[in-house]
Amino acid sequence: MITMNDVIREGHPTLRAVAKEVPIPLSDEDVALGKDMLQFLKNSQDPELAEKYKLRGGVGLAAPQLDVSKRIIALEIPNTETEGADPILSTVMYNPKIVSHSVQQACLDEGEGCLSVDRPVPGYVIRQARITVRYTDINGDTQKARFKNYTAIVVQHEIDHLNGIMFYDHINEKNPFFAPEDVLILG
Ligand SMILES: O=CN(O)CCNC(=O)c1cccc(Cl)c1Cl
Ligand code: NI
Repeated sequence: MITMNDVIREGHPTLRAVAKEVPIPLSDEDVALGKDMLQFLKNSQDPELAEKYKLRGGVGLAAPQLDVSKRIIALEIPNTETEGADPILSTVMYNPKIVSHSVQQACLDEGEGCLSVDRPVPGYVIRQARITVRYTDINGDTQKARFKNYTAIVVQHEIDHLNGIMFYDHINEKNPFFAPEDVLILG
């Protein structure tokens, strides 16, 4: 199973590398890695397992964070509205590509965190409010999906990892909580 020991931290060069596309059809190894990444996220959101294995909670994970420079991301976004409800998004994306996005931008009012960053970095991380992503799913099928608000932000955080971009690269240095007036600030 993946644990925090497998997660590389800022300063490791792989976090700043551009990851390579994975061959399609997917190799057994890449399918297995995707499944392990998704399981890590589920484990990290389970209070007992997170405590037992000292896992930091995450809603997304990118293969470069495991020192695997491949274009693979996993997303496990829970539905916090209703206890025990199905997750909003639970998927593995191979070779994800943002094919279009809104002009409208958005950010999370509480900012973002990263398993590869062992320190809080406060500030608004300005991203696209809505995105359309094309990717290959774990069954090898090509998907095209639209995401908005929180989910869109998480997907962008993960795709950034595939391009060597860290969330704090988007924070305004002079005024971390600066947001142009038409930016959606999501609570
Ligand atoms: O790359 C993935 N991680 O570093 C996992 C830990 N961070 C999060 O779950 C997280 C937390 C807040 C906002 C966003 Cl957008 C994300 Cl992604
Ligand atoms: Ni991250």
